Amino acid sequence: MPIAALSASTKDDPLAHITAPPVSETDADRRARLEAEAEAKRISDAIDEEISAEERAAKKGQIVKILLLGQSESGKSTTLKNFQLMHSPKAFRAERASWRAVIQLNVVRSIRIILEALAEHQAQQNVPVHARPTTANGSPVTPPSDIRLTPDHLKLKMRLTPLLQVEEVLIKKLSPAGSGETEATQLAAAANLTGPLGRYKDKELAVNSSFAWKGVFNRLMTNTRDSFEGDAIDYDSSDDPGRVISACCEDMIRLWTDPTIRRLLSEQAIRLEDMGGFFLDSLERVASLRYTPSDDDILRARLKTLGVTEYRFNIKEAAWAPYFDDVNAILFLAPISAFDQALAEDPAVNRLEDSVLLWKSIVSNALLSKTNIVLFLNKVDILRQKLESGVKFADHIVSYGNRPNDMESTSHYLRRKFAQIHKEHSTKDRTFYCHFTTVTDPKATQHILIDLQDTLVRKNLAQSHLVA
Ligand SMILES: Nc1nc2c(ncn2[C@@H]2O[C@H](COP(=O)(O)OP(=O)(O)OP(=O)(O)O)[C@@H](O)[C@H]2O)c(=O)[nH]1
Ligand SMILES: [Mg+2]
Repeated sequence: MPIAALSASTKDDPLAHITAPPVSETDADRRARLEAEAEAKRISDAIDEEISAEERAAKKGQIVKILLLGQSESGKSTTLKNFQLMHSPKAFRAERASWRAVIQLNVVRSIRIILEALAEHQAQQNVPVHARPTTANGSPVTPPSDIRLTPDHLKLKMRLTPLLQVEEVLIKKLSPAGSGETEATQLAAAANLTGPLGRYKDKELAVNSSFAWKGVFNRLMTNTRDSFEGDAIDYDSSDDPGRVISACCEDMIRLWTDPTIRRLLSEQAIRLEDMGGFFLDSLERVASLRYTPSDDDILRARLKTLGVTEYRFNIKEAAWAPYFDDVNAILFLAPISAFDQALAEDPAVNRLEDSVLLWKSIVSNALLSKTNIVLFLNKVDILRQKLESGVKFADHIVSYGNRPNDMESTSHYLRRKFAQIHKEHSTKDRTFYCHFTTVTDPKATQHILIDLQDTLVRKNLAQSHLVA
């Protein structure tokens, strides 16, 4: 804020003497104060923007309440981010500092998974041949790995260990400590490199959907010296996790691009590039000291939400009726790339099958019989990559039979499957709305969301005419 403007307003303002800067203010104090004021204004502008967008919509009678449903990691939060990016981009961008920390946590988590895979490999190698588990005919249960780690690999592993402390710092920063919400927040366990792989795979930091974690996080970011676009990233703070991360940048790149490590990961069936919050291909940018997340980065960031959707199996209970009372539409997300994966909470259940069953329970629910349901067959990009890299759809979805293992055929099959359930299990006649989506692609997603909103607004108007 220019100083001239500030002193001009001070003159006519009867309260000015209360808010006026202290006479003894030093240059540094003044700079800090002005930055704090500018920061406060930017945040307040962002809030105003959000409120006025809602007011405009309310005036036009265009508020449509949409409830997002789908299994964990289906893309609900990412879809919500797309809505926010469309309607209140300033508010979206005002949260970059928080998302930067989430992305850093995502990076560290990916590295931890690799380090654990290394440790697992070492542990296996250390088991003497005669002590290895065998089948009834005496052959080993898993053939011994021919991958040999070099001293360089082990040095790399040692040098990356400080990242595990960074993870703890980030988790602490992102957790609403003392908020009374901690019980709803699952903390990742303290790092333990010698543990078997899989111990941490299903543990993620999670935030409650009704809790403003970003607000808490931003308040934690004290001593702001550097800021941009309404955000507050303190790059120069000695406890900025970005420091250790950037110091480890080269080693992380070396680890991720090492052919032996890649082979080891594939031997253990770990496909980091298909997981949420994958940034290892952009380390040079993301792990740099002055890293600022782009819109795309924010859409790719992964932070688990605890909230309404967690209660999906109780949806039939009448107690849930109020939730749906004023909901104009349900947006159901099914991550169709998950055809070869199992649920984290139950490894015996195929994730695609789980989505299909959940879809069936939603469309057949009597409470929702009059609600419009829109289906997003999501993560099309990952599905394409998987099919192209040779993963066979029919190996996991037996009923697919010997149809071609390509996008056209699999997507057609899936769409028909979901449509059929919709038709057979809807208690009332209703339209089947279905889109193939990659909700991490903001441009493509916004087209679909605009189209969706138009449809729903039109539909609601039509319904209110009928009622009137
Ligand atoms: N490549 C790709 N990644 C996606 C897509 N949709 C979502 N993701 C990523 O998948 C991860 C999970 O998405 P979320 O939006 O957090 O999933 P969610 O449904 O909110 O999950 P919970 O909060 O656990 O219920 C995030 O890292 C997203 O960026 C997609 O279409 N393509
Ligand atoms: Mg979520």
